[in-house]
Amino acid sequence: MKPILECKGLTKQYNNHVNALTNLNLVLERGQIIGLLGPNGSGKTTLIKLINDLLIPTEGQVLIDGMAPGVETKKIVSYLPERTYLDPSMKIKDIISYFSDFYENFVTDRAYHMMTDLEIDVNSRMRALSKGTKEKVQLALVMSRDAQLYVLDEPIGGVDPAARDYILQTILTNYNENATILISTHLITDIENILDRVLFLKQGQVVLNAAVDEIRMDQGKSVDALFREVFRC
Ligand SMILES: Nc1ncnc2c1ncn2[C@@H]1O[C@H](COP(=O)(O)OP(=O)(O)OP(=O)(O)O)[C@@H](O)[C@H]1O
Repeated sequence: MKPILECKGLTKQYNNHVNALTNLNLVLERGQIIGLLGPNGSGKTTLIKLINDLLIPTEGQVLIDGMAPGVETKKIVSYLPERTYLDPSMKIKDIISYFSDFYENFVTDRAYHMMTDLEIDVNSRMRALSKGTKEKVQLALVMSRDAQLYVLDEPIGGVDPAARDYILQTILTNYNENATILISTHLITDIENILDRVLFLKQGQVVLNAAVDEIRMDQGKSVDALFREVFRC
């Protein structure tokens, strides 16, 4: 089986000649939850946009299940962007039916189940929801697809700390174990218990790609402690 994600010599330079990613090489295997971690401006969102065909590499390649990002990869990648993109005038139940028409692998029952668990009224319109609740709705929709790769850009930034564990649990219980989840976040302490592996990005390059257990056993530290050490200002 091909790796779910492969980046080969991936470089992205924006028009202002900023090199957001430089010759990045990476292979991600299936069945893992991976934290994409790095300081502001390290290239996390750029990488995520390249995976989702929202940017074109300046050099190198992204391969998802062996394919370049495009129509076919969008069928197997479920993407949570950093900003709300849902129509504010729509009711949640209408968005659910829109998603179920649009994505073959959307599991409508799962979406309703998650909204109930999260105590979200499906008759509400998006614009009437708080920022954190909007995030919960979007995440529930993204996790309601039977995808092979989930790419979540800052999924819990706006969610209150009490609800974060619940949301993370929701992620864990709603995905197929052969799938891979790539999560970009600054909330390392909140998320590190669910991660199998972490990638540290620094100035557009991967400076660490390690299993969380290895970090704990070999270095005797939490991921958060290691991050603070590596990226101390
Ligand atoms: N549209 C753009 N045009 C020009 N430069 C950009 C653009 N988007 C990002 N950059 C630059 O690319 C670099 C990487 O940015 P990116 O948004 O990928 O980082 P990030 O790790 O996601 O940051 P943060 O944690 O702050 O969200 C930064 O130097 C940023 O200023």
